[in-house]
Amino acid sequence: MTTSTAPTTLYDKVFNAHIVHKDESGSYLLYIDRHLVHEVTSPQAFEGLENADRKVRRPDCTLVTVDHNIPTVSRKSFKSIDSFIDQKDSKLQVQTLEKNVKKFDLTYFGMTDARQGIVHIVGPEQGFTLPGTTVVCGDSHTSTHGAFGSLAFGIGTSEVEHVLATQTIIQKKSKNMRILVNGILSPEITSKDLILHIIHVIGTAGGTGCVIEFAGEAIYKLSMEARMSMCNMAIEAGARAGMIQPDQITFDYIKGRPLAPNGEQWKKAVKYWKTLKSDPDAYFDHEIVIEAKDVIPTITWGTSPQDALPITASVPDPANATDPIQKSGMIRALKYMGLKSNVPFVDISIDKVFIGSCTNARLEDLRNAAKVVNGYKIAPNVKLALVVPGSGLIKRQAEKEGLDKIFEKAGFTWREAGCSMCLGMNPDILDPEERCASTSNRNFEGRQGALSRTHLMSPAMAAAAGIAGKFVDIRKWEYKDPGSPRISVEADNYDDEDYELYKKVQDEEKQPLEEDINSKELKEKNGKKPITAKKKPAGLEKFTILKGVSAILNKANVDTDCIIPKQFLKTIKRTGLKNGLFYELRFVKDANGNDVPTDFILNQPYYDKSEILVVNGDNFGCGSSREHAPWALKDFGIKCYIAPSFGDIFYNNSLKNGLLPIRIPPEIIQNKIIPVIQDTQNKLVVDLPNQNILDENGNIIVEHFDIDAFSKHCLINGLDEIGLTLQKEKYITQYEEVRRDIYSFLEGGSKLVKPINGTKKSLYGVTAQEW
Ligand SMILES: CC(C)[C@H](C(=O)O)[C@@H](O)C(=O)O
Ligand code: SF4
Repeated sequence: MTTSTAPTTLYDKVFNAHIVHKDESGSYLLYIDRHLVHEVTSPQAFEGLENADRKVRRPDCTLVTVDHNIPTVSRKSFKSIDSFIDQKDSKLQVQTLEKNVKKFDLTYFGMTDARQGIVHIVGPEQGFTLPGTTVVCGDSHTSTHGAFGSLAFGIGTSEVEHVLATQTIIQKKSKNMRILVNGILSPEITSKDLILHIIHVIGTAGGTGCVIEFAGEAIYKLSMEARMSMCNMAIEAGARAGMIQPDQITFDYIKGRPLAPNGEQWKKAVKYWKTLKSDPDAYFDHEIVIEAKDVIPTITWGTSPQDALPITASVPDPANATDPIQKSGMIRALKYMGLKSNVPFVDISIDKVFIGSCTNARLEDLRNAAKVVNGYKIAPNVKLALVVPGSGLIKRQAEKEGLDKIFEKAGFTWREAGCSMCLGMNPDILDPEERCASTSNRNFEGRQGALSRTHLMSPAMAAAAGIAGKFVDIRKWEYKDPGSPRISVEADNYDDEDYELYKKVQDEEKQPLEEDINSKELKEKNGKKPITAKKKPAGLEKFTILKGVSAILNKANVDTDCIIPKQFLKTIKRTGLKNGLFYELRFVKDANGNDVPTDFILNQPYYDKSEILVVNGDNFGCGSSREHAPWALKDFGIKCYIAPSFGDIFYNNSLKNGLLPIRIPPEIIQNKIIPVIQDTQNKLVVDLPNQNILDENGNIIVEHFDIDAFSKHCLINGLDEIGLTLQKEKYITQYEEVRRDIYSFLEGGSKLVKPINGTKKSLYGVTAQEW
């Protein structure tokens, strides 16, 4: 905790308040107040803890739920995870999570708990997410929580393990970027349109290395739900985090939530939270100004969130692109999306609708969508319109308001909470070449299923597309019922009936919950080896000088979904991912559904032994936080990658696995590195101690590349970061003592979770707009 009188930004304030220790190398150890955990990115982290005989340091700062893998069909007949989840690998991840929750004594909202939901919806809903806190989760959309003025960012699995063991994280200071949105948004324009517009303006690499503060009149007028949608997609702009200063709308949203402070602690908290704003003269490294009036309903046409345009536009023409990488990217995207240039967006018909995800599955989103479909019927060409609420509590409240009936009457399908078709780790996927109007956040190739075609948009626009069968300018929509759907003012979300149901299912589930993942039966069922405690942290191979076959990848914005698609994430191990690496680029299916290798560079003889990847395009490894991406590269044999820029989380994840990502300006890659290896099969030599790159004859190609001193030290010595941090135990304990006093309102955390009937305050009876 440091204090300074110089003008500081909101980000600097929250960052400074969490410094446990600063190294001579300039890297910081930050205290983490809130850690959210889900089933996909945690099994290997818990396994690491177990192997090293470590404990979860602060179970009270940890909250767990299950969201990515679970089916969204009705849970009325739910008996156990074992019988309910068909997909074996999904089942194993959920069961592994439940075993870990039990073993490490963590608070968990499982499938029988109405509070279960998408991790980024559950945290704020419960009041676990609070202003001024540091929030992390093994998930890139942790940026969502920045809507409360918290510093919230996604981490990889190694960092999940680090946080579980030490309640801290090693961080470098990011740059400050402010996006000022002047004026107010026009009617029918939502924060989803605004964030898509912003990403189009700054690009998916626009926020790289920065924490973005969203500011300005248009932002301060947004509800908390709308602010969360904005910050949620800050990661799609490449930023480490997105933040909005907390204000009365924030406080009103939090007040009365189950895990929020109350009484004297509430007053103390609000007093502190009111100080959380950038000082008038604070310095921002980058400043972008957006005029709210310029934003009109926006949708995406391509395979990156930056491929966004106003609904009034037409499909763009690659002939107009000047940059060759951009042009080839556009051609590939249009081919993949099955679109012809110059066709007006409003003439494009769709096959399916998805209203859901951590971006847009909150009550406000469902109300907006319901208002659009009210009184209409789904278009005959629309095969499925799925509505998946973000949490069980949202679902219940929506049902109390009759939204489910409005949707169902219109032919939409009403589901249980989860991530669902946002990435389709559960059975909710698109068939190949189906076109979807989706409220989610990523339109990457294969995101919603193999060869799926995703168009991102607001809930109202997606709902309207379902009715019209094609994209619609929502400003022209004729509402059959101009009034909002009925909004409940009931004070209680939990009633006795809910509690009885909850208890009954919990009792029935006791058996599987207590079943040990190492049990003979489960081993046989899943064909997996038991986890054996090695009692020793896994060390890394040392990285010094690497001379290796070097392959060139001419592609910008290679996202981690492309490096390893979702179907390979359903593992509880870090190894064996080689076959999934660049799966969609390396394989096509033959008539019998078998994988046939393409001529992708890493399939070619000689290059199939590559150890270095030279990426000729920005933003390699953007998107999801899946550490499976570096694991897959490592499994394939790649040890180092060179690119103009990297996705932030991917960059960190690589270092934690002993892999070296090197940032080199594009002109040097194109003019100095590529000529050495192209058509010659020359190897590159990467010398980490000297921080330079040579050809195989020892001639220097790049005199110097940057890497921070701490990461270099860890790579060269193959060090286990958790072990290093635990040597700083004294600083962590000191911080915790001071924190208990100054930020006493953070104590208790997830351990304040009560049985389901314990909360008497409605979570949804009051919304920000009504205050
Ligand atoms: C599974 C998880 C690692 C991933 C993420 O980090 O974002 C997922 O939530 C996604 O949206 O792709
Ligand atoms: S982006 Fe999609 S998959 Fe990822 S956490 Fe959000 S809802 Fe789940």
